[in-house]
Amino acid sequence: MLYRLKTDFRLSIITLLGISALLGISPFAVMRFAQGNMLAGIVDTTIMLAITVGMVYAWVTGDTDRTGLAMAIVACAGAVTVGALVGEPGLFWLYPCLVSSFFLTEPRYAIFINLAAVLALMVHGAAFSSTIQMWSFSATAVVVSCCAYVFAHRNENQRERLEHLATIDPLTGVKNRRSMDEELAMAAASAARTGIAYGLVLLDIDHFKKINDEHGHSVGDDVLTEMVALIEQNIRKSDQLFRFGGEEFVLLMSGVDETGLRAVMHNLQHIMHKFLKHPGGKVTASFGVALLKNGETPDDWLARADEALYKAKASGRDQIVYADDVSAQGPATETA
Ligand SMILES: Nc1nc2c(ncn2[C@@H]2O[C@H](COP(=O)(O)OP(=O)(O)OP(=O)(O)O)[C@@H](O)[C@H]2O)c(=O)[nH]1
Repeated sequence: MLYRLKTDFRLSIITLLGISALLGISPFAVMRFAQGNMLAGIVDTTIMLAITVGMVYAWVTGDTDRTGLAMAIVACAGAVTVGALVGEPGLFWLYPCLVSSFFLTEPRYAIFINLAAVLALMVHGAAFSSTIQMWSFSATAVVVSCCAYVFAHRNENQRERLEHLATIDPLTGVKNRRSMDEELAMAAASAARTGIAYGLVLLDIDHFKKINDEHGHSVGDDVLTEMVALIEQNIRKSDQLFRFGGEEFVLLMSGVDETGLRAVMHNLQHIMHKFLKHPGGKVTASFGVALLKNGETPDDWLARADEALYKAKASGRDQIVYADDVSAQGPATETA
């Protein structure tokens, strides 16, 4: 539970604002019933029920986009209704709702919801004691919305930047190991649910240390970026390449059978032989390949690919070795 709150920004906002709203509104709901203002009490209770349903729905389904949008609409519509029913004292509720809209949903929806809320109160008019008060309220509500928009927009940009930095390898531009762990877990879950076949390739450049030592680190860097570009040009859009570490990469392919996997690997090795070079000659790589087995964990799947890669290195490098499951027909090892 804590992990989800830490990793899912919108779910944490929905939960935090939801609980704050429940704590903030409930005394007023009780007070309104006690004062005999049944309608306002029912509106408060309905808002609290809607917020509770929204929070439960977001936790159960993980659909925080729709829940956030619905909660922003409910909160603003509720604040407008309370304002229209109880007049001036109810108007203040709109301010926190205008701010939270930007955290619950996308800015373009939040702007629309906020403007609609302010306009609805202005058109109704009865909540205000004078025209001046109406315009003052509307102007301050718009200013609050603008400030919240700027803050939420900057916050969103910085969050995206941090997310990018945390998941992308800066040298090659492909996703890093952290993203790979998530994608492998998602692939295993998707295979269990839909039966889609997934293939995994562990790729390691041969004698890369020698390239660095003899030609310099920047040449080594160029080899890494050129190899990534070459692979990305020759795989499907749905395939994903990750930097596992150093000169080791992982290629995750979906919807592949054994024949397809062999064809892709044969093509990749051929392309690398033809185009991947450094000042001292050809650059080769060793490959360990494994198809995901039924019910297999990502760790076991990766371990089988790693074992196959180890065999490829041990039997002379520049080879493709298929893990046990793929080797049912034909030779397990393809030598260049
Ligand atoms: N240029 C460059 N080198 C890197 C980078 N990351 C790791 N390396 C180097 O990659 C080399 C990996 O060397 P080893 O693990 O011995 O592997 P290898 O020389 O390819 O040997 P085999 O894998 O057994 O064929 C080390 O010298 C690392 O310093 C990087 O981002 N850029």
